[in-house]
Amino acid sequence: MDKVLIRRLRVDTIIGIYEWEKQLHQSLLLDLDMAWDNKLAAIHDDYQHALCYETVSNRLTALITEKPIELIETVAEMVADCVMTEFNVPWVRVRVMKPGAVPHADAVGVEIERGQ
Ligand SMILES: Nc1nc2c(c(=O)[nH]1)N=C([C@H](O)[C@@H](O)CO)CN2
Repeated sequence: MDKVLIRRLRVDTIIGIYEWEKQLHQSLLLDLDMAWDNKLAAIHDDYQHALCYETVSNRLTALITEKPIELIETVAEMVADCVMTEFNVPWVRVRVMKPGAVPHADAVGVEIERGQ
């Protein structure tokens, strides 16, 4: 299966369950694996057939920063739903990491797969 990848997309937003977390921005790091047939774009060397990782990254940043969110699980579901419905991606793996959330852990996070 072909894929388009996004690695360590940093999104600074209001995220968390505690009151203090609602007063500041924290970083999330996103990894996406998006199923996409890359052959057409490659054969024709044509951007029109490509899934644009730049457009997806910009859209996801806007989506996640729209309003405060409590759980990184919610972020993961929003991201998966967005890429499937708005970009016609049939299958996606989304990992959302929250660096610095737990002392002595580099990061904590969740990972989901949606679609087929
Ligand atoms: N499974 C989750 N556990 C926790 C989350 C979360 O989003 N998903 N969030 C928090 C707090 O916001 C934490 O990040 C503060 O350090 C705790 N557990």
